[in-house]
Amino acid sequence: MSPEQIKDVFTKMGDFQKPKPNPLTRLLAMGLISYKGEKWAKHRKIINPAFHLEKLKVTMILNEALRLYPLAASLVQIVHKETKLGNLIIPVGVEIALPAILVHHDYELWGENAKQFNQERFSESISKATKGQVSFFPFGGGPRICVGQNFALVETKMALSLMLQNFSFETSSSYAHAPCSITTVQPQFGAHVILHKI
Ligand code: HEM
Repeated sequence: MSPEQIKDVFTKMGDFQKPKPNPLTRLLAMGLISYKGEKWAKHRKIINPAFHLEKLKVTMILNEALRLYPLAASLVQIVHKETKLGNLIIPVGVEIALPAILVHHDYELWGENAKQFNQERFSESISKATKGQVSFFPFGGGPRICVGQNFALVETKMALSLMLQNFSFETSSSYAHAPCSITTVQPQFGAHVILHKI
């Protein structure tokens, strides 16, 4: 095929169309709402406004969950050689804690509603939400950033997608919101959720 023909195939939208994506690709590309969307969205709309069809953006929701509840509440780095950090001279051996949980909840960085779950903060991008500052680091940062980051996010999205196709969720009245840090940040008394088959 000549470059001219290839150009035609790409550009003549009326003549050529993309094949229908297979369900898995569609699921990954569009997120949860692509699969049997109308049906489960209707159910979720009744139960939880966070799942309103028009608002549902899974990446935003995951980012906001990781902001409020970063698995690693604090990351530690040890100074290897005498280092200048801002206007401090830090000697060898000092441990520096990077308190993700405090930075992620900081009013100055995240605004008055810093403690509230609001996925809309991430509606554009992480860099917009953070105004380009390193104020969101659930996976660490720099060359030693979590190697499993993308895997973890895709896996979570796929698991959620599959669950949301079949169930609606409701917080149980026995749930007590008590996040605590035992190696990782976790719900102290478990996450009591009632699943309804749809
Ligand atoms: C939501 C899920 C996950 C979160 C929040 C997370 C978070 C983190 C964080 C904060 C670090 C940096 C630790 C530090 O600087 O002290 C890290 C490192 C690491 N993570 Fe993850 N992680 C997740 C999932 C995974 C998965 C699924 C894998 C493997 C498949 C993985 C493999 C690693 C490895 C190997 C490192 C060390 C990287 C290095 O030191 O060069 N993580 N992770």
